[in-house]
Amino acid sequence: MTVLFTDRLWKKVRPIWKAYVEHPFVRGIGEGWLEREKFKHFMKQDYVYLIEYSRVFALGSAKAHDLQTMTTFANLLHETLNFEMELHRQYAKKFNISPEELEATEPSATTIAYTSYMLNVSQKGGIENVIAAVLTCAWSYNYVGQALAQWRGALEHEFYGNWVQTYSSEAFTQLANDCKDLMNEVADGKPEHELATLEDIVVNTSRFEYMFWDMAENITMWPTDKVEGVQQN
Ligand SMILES: Cc1ncc(CO)c(N)n1
Repeated sequence: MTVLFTDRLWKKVRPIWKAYVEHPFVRGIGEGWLEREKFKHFMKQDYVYLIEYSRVFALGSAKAHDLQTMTTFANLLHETLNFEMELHRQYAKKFNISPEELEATEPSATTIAYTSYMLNVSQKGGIENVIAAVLTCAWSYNYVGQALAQWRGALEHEFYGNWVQTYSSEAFTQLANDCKDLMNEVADGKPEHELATLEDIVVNTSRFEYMFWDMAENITMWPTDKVEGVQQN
């Protein structure tokens, strides 16, 4: 029996992804005690993250070799802009942040680093790089959402319940599965050195996801913000 490429990737990233669910920020969502200020920073940063992430899906459509792949990427783009980002717009409303203000969020160092990395590997490579760049995002959020959905009261929490519901939903699971299917399809028959390159992209994006949880937990923008005399935005 042939081993799926995503099974190989899972073995590699499992320790990093398990650390997400143990991260204080994620545990705070799942157990419902996370400080709202931390979540507010996260939602604003995640919104501008998702704008750049959407561009990566658009690149996927542009680089696709067949109409089916082109359509899958167009659908992922549509769902991100209209379904996932609607969650952020709803939370922003609760924080009294307008959609315009949300969109105008200054990206943090981690947000810039992560989105620039995804856009760079996607632009310099073929469709396989685009798929590897987005795989961790969709798959790991679905993994975290499904893990938290098992926690007592997480889905029903009056504030964080919507977040857990969204990422554990059937609709989001479908998006994650679409990305996994694309990855397995494109990896099929590729030589080991090319698979190793794709694996590196998935490991690096997994590391960036951890940094993103950390950035949210610590409400950070730039490390220089704590340097005396340096002007903040
Ligand atoms: C940082 C980050 N990674 C992945 C997702 C899932 O789309 C998200 N919303 N934010």
